[in-house]
Amino acid sequence: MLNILSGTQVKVLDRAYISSENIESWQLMERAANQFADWLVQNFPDFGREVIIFCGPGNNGGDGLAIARLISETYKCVMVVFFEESGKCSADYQTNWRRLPNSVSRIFWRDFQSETVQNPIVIDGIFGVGINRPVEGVFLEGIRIINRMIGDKIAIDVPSGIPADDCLKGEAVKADYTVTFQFPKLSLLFPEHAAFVGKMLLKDIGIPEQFLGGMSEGRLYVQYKDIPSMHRRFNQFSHKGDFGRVLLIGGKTGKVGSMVLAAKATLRTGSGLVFVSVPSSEKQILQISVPEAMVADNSELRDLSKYDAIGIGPGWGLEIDPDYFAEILRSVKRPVVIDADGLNLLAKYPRLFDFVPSGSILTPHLKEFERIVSGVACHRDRLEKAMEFARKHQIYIVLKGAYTSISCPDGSQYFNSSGNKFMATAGSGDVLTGVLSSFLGQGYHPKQAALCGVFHHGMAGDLAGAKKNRGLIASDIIESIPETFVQMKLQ
Ligand SMILES: NC(=O)C1=CN([C@@H]2O[C@H](COP(=O)(O)OP(=O)(O)OC[C@H]3O[C@@H](n4cnc5c(N)ncnc54)[C@H](O)[C@@H]3O)[C@@H](O)[C@H]2O)[C@H](O)CC1
Ligand SMILES: [K+]
Repeated sequence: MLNILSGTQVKVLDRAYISSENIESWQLMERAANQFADWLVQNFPDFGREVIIFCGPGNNGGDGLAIARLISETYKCVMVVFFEESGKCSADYQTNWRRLPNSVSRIFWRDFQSETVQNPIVIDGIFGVGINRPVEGVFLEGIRIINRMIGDKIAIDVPSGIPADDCLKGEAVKADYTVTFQFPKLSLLFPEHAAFVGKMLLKDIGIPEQFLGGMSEGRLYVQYKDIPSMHRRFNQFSHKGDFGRVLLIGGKTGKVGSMVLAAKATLRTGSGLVFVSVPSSEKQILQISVPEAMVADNSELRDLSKYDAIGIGPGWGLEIDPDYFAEILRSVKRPVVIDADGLNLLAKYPRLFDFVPSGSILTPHLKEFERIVSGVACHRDRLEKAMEFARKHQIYIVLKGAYTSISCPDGSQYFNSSGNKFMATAGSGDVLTGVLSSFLGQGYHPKQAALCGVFHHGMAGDLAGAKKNRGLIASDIIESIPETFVQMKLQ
């Protein structure tokens, strides 16, 4: 897993690494520029296109100059747009300015005429993680020029204007891609910044984690390679009891589809036995839609101890008696998954939180979360509040969206890297409830269930999205769940 750092931490880390390895800081910049240039050449192979690189006065601009040199023999026309005399810029900027070959044209920002270039590749190197105040003056003009241009826009490290660990106040470059170095920066993961960051790509510049020392704040970025080792393994003697008995509760009239989706997802994630509690009028629909599931009648709800995991809330309705909900929570005595109306009921009757078993996994989307904790200004606040909440109630908060965050009672906070925009579709959350309940039922620790569940759900969405694009529906995610296990070679 990768640590997620703040702007200040990145700079401290860079310095620690440079001094211990006895390298010059321009050499680290050269690695970053090489990574960027390689990615650019591979992904934008039309070398006849003009490349315009905007270079601010700091090391982000220095990266831009180094990139200009590295790609100058590949692309036919490379131009640098600068804002300050080189002598007023950072030392590594100056080094790279001197090393610019003659084939790279240089133009002062005020003289640059954006109308004269057709469909260029625009590279934003105005500011990186060193930004320390809202942008104004000439640099703001630069940001506006980039945003007015038509072409592919790629930000170096962070889109200029976005603070590395806080919410944007003011304007910033709207990039299609952000190629960030070594560690994801927290603010690149905020939903408010999606239109600025575009697609985020991570490039390793060879700084080992050990240089982080005590700087890690427990914010970690979860990638594909982190997941297989978190899984429980089963063998040929495993029987359906080992894979867990899961009960799902929800699905009022008109919303029983949510239980159908959750039940199918639970089964596809590997649960041995799935029981579903829905109103009597909906039982038949459920049995016909998911013959593998069993319908739990009220007598079966009296003894909840026989279930290995319980998922509550999708399509449940807000008319549920809070005392009934409290009774369920009180009698479960093991972590549960709570979603949708289960969360809305908690928001409506906050006293119910006292009964939520510790270790439970709550899966709000942004609106549901804001119903629970009011007064959220931006994602930074949300993340802090989710953390506080997870600690206070000893539960896991899975805050859904791009880079779903998982806030844990031990103070750690994880960010998921799988998933895509096509998953913002009806029923996608019900599928996640099923996946999480299934892993809990298979005996996973709630933290492992949450990390694996969120990753597999996103990965299934990626596999389905590759085929279905914007036509993706929640059932497609369910159908792709088995492929996630096959690809990870899990047994
Ligand atoms: N390991 C890495 O991540 C590496 C990153 N590199 C690149 O270096 C930048 C960070 O460079 P730095 O010089 O610290 O910051 P900036 O380029 O963002 O420059 C800021 C510069 O401008 C001043 N400033 C800050 N805010 C404003 C403002 N609103 N208006 C005007 N001026 C402002 C500030 O005082 C600085 O002097 C990082 O993002 C990477 O792109 C290296 O390549 C090495 C490896
Ligand atoms: K930038």
